[in-house]
Amino acid sequence: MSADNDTVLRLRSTLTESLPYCSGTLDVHSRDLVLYYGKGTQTRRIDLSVATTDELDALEKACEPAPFGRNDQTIFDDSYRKAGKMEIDEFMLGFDAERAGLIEVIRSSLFHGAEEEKFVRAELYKLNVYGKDAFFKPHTDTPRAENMFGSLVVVLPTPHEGGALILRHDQREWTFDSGALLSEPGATSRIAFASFFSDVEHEVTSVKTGYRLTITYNLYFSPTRIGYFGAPSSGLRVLQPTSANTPAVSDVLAALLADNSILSEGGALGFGLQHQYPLPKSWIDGDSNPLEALQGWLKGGDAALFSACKDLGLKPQLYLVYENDNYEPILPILLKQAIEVSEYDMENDSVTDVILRQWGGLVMLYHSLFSDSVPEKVCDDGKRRKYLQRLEDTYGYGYRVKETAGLPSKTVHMVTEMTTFNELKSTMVVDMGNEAGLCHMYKYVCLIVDVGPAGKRSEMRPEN
Ligand SMILES: O=C(O)CCC(=O)C(=O)O
Ligand SMILES: [Fe+2]
Repeated sequence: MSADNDTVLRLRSTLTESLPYCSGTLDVHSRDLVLYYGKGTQTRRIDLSVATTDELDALEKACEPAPFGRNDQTIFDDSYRKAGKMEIDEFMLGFDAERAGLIEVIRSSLFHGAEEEKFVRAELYKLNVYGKDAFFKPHTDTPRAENMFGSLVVVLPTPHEGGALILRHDQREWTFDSGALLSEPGATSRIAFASFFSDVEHEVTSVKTGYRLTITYNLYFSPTRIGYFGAPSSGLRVLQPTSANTPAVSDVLAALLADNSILSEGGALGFGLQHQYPLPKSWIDGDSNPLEALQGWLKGGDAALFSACKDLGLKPQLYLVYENDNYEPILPILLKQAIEVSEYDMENDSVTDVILRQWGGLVMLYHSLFSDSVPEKVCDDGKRRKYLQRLEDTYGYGYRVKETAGLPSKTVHMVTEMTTFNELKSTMVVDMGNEAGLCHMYKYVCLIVDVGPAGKRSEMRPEN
């Protein structure tokens, strides 16, 4: 099969792209937009969803000039930063990024793989008012502690033009135009947010009209989980990273399927998941199937891919890929459900048989979508490379070894390889006389979608 490498690469990079920031909008409750502020006994109240110019003028006047940090110094220089600031003991806003589930969204958007296991704590830092002609020149935020890794800016829904946040990293540049996002119809109870790593340079362009009102948070790694607020169930739109954007993934996947040179006869496309999911390591027969629940909480590019497949009339299916590295041959086996493997089966080397015959497993005949070698980008971690190498060494490309003859199998054309991120390792202790030996059973999660022949992609073929 000759694949159009460009389309495949584009899909891979759209799915795996990780950006140093994330942004989006979130619909919030109207009471979250009520702001109280003041010093001493002088307190004022503004409903930010309907704030008048007079009210915002008064708020701006109650602020102090915002400084910025240069090395160890705090500097006031309105050729570098022109904005008002209020300390956290001078205001109280209904909205709280942690309680709203926004921190969870940011955590899972910014971190991938093993990093996703980190806990994140957000500390409210300042309220800032950017009135007409206010701006903040390019800078990076001063880390306030060793474990501080980034910042979060929440822009409240007061109309403004200009005041875009420009982010720069690795010679790339992105614009987060809160004024445009918040002026969309029906956006009065909406906040816009952008979160970025501390090494991302950023600036706020000059505000042309209106008021750009923000609260900022410092983000820290935390050794423990303090409370837990899951991602919001509705009203969230993650605009970046692109991989969290279903339309972008749909476009590239549609382009791939429109390419008649790719799987012209139809077949199965396979994708290793990009994120980590804490599936249980073992199951008791009769427990509900965790793969079904997983469909509902896929993250980022994985969620986008699942939805994109459905949007294109396809039926994506999550599979566990079982591998037992203790016995030869190491055959990857696909299963639509989690299963329980007994110690007896592991010990007796019959595990492959049991999975295939008792549980309806299919030997995964694994092809890369490229006929030539696996591109660098897909092999960017050592363990993954080892995994691929092992399959290749054992079977060669698109192996169809004699061991698989007569076994139920499925040929899968991998678009993104399986990663260590989606690997689950079960360790079973097997008694061998006095010695306890360890048996390893690896499980990966992958998404497989059967596609019809060129021109009729959503017409599924029966399983091969
Ligand atoms: O308001 C923004 O978008 C960014 C503000 C900022 O860079 C800062 O407070 O350090
Ligand atoms: Fe900043």
